[in-house]
Amino acid sequence: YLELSTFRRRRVLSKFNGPTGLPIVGNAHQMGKNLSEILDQIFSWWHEYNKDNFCFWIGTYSNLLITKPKYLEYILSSQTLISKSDIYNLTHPWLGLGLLTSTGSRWHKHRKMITPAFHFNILQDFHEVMNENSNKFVKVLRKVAAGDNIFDFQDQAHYLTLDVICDTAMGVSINAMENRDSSIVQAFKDMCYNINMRAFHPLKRNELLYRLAPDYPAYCKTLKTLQDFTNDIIEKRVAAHKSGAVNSNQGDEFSRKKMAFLDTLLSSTIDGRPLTSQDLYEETSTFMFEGHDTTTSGVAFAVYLLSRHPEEQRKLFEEQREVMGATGLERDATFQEISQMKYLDLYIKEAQRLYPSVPFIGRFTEKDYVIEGTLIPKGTTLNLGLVVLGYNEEVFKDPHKFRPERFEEQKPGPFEYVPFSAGPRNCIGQKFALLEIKTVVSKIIRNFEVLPALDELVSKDGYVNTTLGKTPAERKKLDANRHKYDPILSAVLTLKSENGLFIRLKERH
Ligand code: HEM
Repeated sequence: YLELSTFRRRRVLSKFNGPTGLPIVGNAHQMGKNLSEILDQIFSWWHEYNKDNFCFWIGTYSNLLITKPKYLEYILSSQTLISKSDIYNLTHPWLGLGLLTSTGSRWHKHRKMITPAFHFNILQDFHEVMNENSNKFVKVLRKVAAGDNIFDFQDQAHYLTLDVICDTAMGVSINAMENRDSSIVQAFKDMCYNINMRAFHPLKRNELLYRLAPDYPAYCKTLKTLQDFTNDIIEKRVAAHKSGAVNSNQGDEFSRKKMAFLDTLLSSTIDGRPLTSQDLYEETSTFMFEGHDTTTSGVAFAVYLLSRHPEEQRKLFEEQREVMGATGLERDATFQEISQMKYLDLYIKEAQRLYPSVPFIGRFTEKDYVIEGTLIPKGTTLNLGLVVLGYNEEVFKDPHKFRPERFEEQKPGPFEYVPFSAGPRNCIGQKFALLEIKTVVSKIIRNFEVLPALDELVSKDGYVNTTLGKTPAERKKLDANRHKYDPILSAVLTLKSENGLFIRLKERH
């Protein structure tokens, strides 16, 4: 039955390159034992199939790995091919049908309603929150880095971005950087881990089977903690809006002048009606999920690259002196100053090319599509390989060389480099994310010299020490010389280093 139910898709998709699979399981057994092996396997197939799109099967799920910019252009520009792949279902119990996962007219209406929440004026308010938290972060880093200590920067960055996102989303501070063990901080961490872990687990991925898993009760508890926390704040804020306490300068927790994302939602309407409490819950939770796991990855890899590439770090520091003035290095950078940091902008672009925070985007074909003259049957999962794009040497010459300047010399085409996606479903938080990453990186370089875990790990030739983009033979060579502080990468919804990103910091003054 399983074979018959996939007969048409098998026939139509057979024109694509791809590994030969077994009946029923397809290529599942070739994918690798863990998340990092899966990523390696994707790159191995990409090389094997001449860097073209290719097809693989996980059981009855047909998957196309899309790497050709022309295909990306069609998919990302389409107004109808906007349904997400089933991997996003893992976020449903927490996020419901928020902007990330909804489709059709619901998505269109919500996108239109939420767009003003990222307006320039609101971003300026958010920037204040980013600055406040970056200052706290510097203090935390001073402590953990004291005595030339080697520490996991990725772990530290997680708490910083959590503080920024809770404050900007709901106008409350959970002080994650100081209260790491609080139940809500732990719940955020556990939930993000759970979603990534289940994505490639053969049994736990299934909603019904997962109910039988030993960790299911703990998952339910985490989910409830997050739901109660968010709903409680929404309730209080709704009441504060009704009583006029918001922005009233009464000195309580709701009277600050800064607008939170939730405030924008509370003053918005859909079809002339205010949002329901479910809408408020789903969009606020989506903002918090999308806005913190992604930026953790963005900040963490950007700083990790600083530690391995001192020449680029030197140029960044020079720029900080130019923009902020030699005496202004300790104050907060303004919104305008951040936008004047051109080298920082190139640097972040290059960091996102090599380590894109969102490595893959998933779409699902609800009907047949013809892309570039090729029929793609209904029921196919399209995995858009954003992480693969950065290693395409036709677009990025010498792709493993870390060279921010490349973005100044030759701009990639609009669908050749899309870390924030493109088209109607692109990242609505792109400006927010770049502002946060730049604010944090600018603050860190002005306060510290970022050093690798061990001096010998500095890149001597400007090349990045990564397995991404490598052929199996190149990877094998790299693995043989792997240092315990070299990152082991995994990619589900966001890109992470499984073994952390270890660095040291030296105070500049
Ligand atoms: C480095 C940081 C970030 C990167 C690389 C990134 C990248 C992306 C990408 C590639 C998508 C498309 C996903 C898809 O089509 O499935 C997306 C969507 C989205 N992002 Fe981001 N993102 C980042 C940060 C943020 C932040 C800070 C927020 C909110 C504050 C945010 C909110 C969203 C939302 C709500 C969507 C769904 C948009 C829609 O479907 O209409 N993102 N992001």
